[in-house]
Amino acid sequence: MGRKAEFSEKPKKGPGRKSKKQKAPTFTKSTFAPLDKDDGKLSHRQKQRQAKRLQKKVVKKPKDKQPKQVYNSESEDEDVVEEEEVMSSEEEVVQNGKVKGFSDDNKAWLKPKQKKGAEPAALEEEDSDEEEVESEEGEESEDEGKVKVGKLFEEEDSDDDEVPDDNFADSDDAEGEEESEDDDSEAEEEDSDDEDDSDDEKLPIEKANKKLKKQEAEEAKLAEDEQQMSVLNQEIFKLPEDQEGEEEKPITLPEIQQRIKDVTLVLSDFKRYRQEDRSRQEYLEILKKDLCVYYSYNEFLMTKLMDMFPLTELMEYLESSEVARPLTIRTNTLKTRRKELAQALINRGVNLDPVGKWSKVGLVIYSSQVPLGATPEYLAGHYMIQGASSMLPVMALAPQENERILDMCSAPGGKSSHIASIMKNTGVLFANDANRDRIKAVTANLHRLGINNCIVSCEDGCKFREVMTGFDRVLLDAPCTGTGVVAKDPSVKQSKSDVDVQRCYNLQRKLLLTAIDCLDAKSSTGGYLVYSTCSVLPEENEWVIDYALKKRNVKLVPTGLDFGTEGFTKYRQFRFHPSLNLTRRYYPHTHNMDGFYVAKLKKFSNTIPVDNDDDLDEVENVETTVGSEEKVEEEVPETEEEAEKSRKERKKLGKRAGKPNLSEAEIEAKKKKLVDDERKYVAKVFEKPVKVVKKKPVEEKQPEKVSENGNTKKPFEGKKNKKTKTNVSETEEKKSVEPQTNGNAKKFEGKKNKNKKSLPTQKPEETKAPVVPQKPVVKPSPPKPVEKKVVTPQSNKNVKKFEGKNNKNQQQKNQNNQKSPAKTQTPDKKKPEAKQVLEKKKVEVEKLPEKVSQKIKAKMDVKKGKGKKQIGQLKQNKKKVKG
Ligand SMILES: C[S@@+](CC[C@H](N)C(=O)[O-])C[C@H]1O[C@@H](n2cnc3c(N)ncnc32)[C@H](O)[C@@H]1O
Repeated sequence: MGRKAEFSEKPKKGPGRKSKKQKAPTFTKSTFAPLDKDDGKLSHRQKQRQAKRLQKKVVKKPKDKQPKQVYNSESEDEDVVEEEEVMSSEEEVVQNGKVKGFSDDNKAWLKPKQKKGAEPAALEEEDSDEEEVESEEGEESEDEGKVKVGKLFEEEDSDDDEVPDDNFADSDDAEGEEESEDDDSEAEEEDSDDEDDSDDEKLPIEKANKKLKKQEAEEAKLAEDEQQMSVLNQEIFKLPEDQEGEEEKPITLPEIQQRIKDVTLVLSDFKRYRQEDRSRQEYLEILKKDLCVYYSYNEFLMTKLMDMFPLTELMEYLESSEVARPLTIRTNTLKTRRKELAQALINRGVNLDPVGKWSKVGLVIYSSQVPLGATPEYLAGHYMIQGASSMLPVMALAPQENERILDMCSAPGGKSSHIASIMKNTGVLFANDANRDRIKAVTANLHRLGINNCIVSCEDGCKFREVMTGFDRVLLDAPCTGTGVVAKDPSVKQSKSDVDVQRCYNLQRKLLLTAIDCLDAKSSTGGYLVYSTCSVLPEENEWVIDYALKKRNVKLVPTGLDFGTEGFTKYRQFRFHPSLNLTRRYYPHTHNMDGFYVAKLKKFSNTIPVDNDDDLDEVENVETTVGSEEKVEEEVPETEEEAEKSRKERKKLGKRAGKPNLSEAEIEAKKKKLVDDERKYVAKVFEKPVKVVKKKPVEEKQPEKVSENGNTKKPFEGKKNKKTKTNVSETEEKKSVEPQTNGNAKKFEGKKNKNKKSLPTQKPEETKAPVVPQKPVVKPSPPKPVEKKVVTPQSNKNVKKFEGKNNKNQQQKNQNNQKSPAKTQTPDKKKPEAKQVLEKKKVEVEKLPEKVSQKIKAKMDVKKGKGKKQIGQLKQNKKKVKG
């Protein structure tokens, strides 16, 4: 078979290179017999093509009649003509009617079919190796020959430039049609050939690649269909039976994953897949549990997320929250330009890109050979390491040069420095934060970035209106639960609870009202406020804004950010103001950013609505009532423990901080009242210390004992009024300050230190009654351990935030104590009794062998909270007794 078969019989064919190289083989009639059958099965598409070719042939008839002229040319038609020539000797075969359904006009078109062995020559004229292979294949079998013919047919067609490349659209049709495998392959080949009608220039490997891709696409489609079929045919998922009393079977992670898929499927078409006796709620419950286990969330947070997102989106959100967001940096335009910075970093082996069209200063870092927090560029302040989402609030704020702007919660200064750089170091920026430790980072960053229009302060934001108002713009990047940044801090998934959310939105509301009050509605350039959080919970976002809309003369305006999802106007049973759709939400799964929320408000009047008398005492009440109206479940603590916890939280929050005022007159009145209160308080607090210190200076050294028993120190530590300083003698000041110089005590520099001076005053009052005879035991009482004890809890962030409120409560308590000394004496009477018992025990213990007694005493002292020094004293006493 093939060209070798009847090589000698064949007359020389045309002058084309192909024919020179190798001659077309001769085919017997039998070789074509099967082909004819196939022709009868031509697909619709093939028929269409044939029809087109037929038309063209008709047009080209004159050419056919003068083949010789064409023969001599090197035109594109050469091959076609060549084929015609090849076929001329075998015309019988074709004309014997084996190719059905074609007129004589199609002869020329049909010729290629017979050019089985010629195919390789036609196609691969320059590739002699391939020619050989093809020819060998041609010899193998008749069947293969069939295929070859088919291929040739296709390839010839495609080579024929007269055939328009109409196959792009056809390729899909071909898939849809029921064709034999051969037909399919033909179609593929045709498609690929036609797609590259320019194809002649393509390498065979490229062609093969195209074919492969098509095959893959088809396989993928088949697989998909198969999957769908199997889904339809599969057993309907059944919820596990309630097995009361029985232990739950352990379930593996892959099983959970599978169950998540199954339940999701059921919920996607509940009517169809549900079990008759099971409710949607039951499915949701089991899904929630599985998701909690699979993604390591607590049920509280998972419930919130399930409330927020539709099921499919929820899965996307959870998945993308598992992946850390790309590291981004912001160019400090005060010192360099993004292009220059990028170049400098690239030179250091950093692989980066612009963060997106929306920012002119952001760069996303894919990889780096150097630590980005220590490059010379970083140290020189050319950039700030900052999440992409952190740039959004400042962009929304749109600071202007020469404005007066407040960043109410600024630490560690990412957004502050961004604002300052947009202001080009003009105007004044106030960077405030309540956390004294974090504020250091603000100062450091501002220095590094070369910012010199900024005043850094450390005040409770809720009270900032008492510090300063009249700002052109305010940024409130509020403290929050951080539910949007679980990829950064996965502990959030487990640690956040209802109470945390409540605490956050209470604080956020207070801060927001204060921030609005700090704004000047009459500002010629601004009067704008931007509120942002890195939480995705509506309670901390839309709900807070909605509250402010009701309480102040503000309205929502567009953020100016051209991407982001609209804020919620509906969420569960809540209905927020419709303008909340102007706010923007950002999610990891949609924006490849941390979860974030941005709202922009415009203050349109400086007056505060009268009916909104939100003395912040009431703010909490309002919250509770609002919450109880709309959100009963979440406000009511479920267990006793929770109730206790929330009570404690509320205590921490205090009730008196940051009172907003109703009118200017009232502002004045309330300020006066506050000042008066403080004065009264100051006077009362410092009356006694002075007296007592003079009378019983020795007993000042007994604070430890007092604090151990009654913790009476605490109230005084909270008092921070600077005026106290003047009332205390220098010696006392030293005594009280010294112990604070260690560790945490540093945090209480300033106001608190001054207050410490008042400590001795109350100590004597309480130590007046010590009946315990063993004075030496009590005498040395070093203040350090006591100070530590008291200081540690105050170093806690939350406590710090609410120092002010606590102070006031404490002040009142102190006042009450002072007014009714009987109250304070009552516990004192009991305390000595207890001490007596202890001392008796100590004496008994002393009688024991020395080693044992020492140990026991040490333990007893530890229990009492005394330091090691006391053990030493005990030993001394013992020696004395022995002596
Ligand atoms: C989300 S962070 C601010 C991040 C900052 N805007 C930035 O871009 O770098 C929230 C900040 O609010 C501060 N904060 C918490 N309670 C506050 C209060 N009552 N007054 C002022 N700041 C407070 C926290 O110390 C924390 O630094």
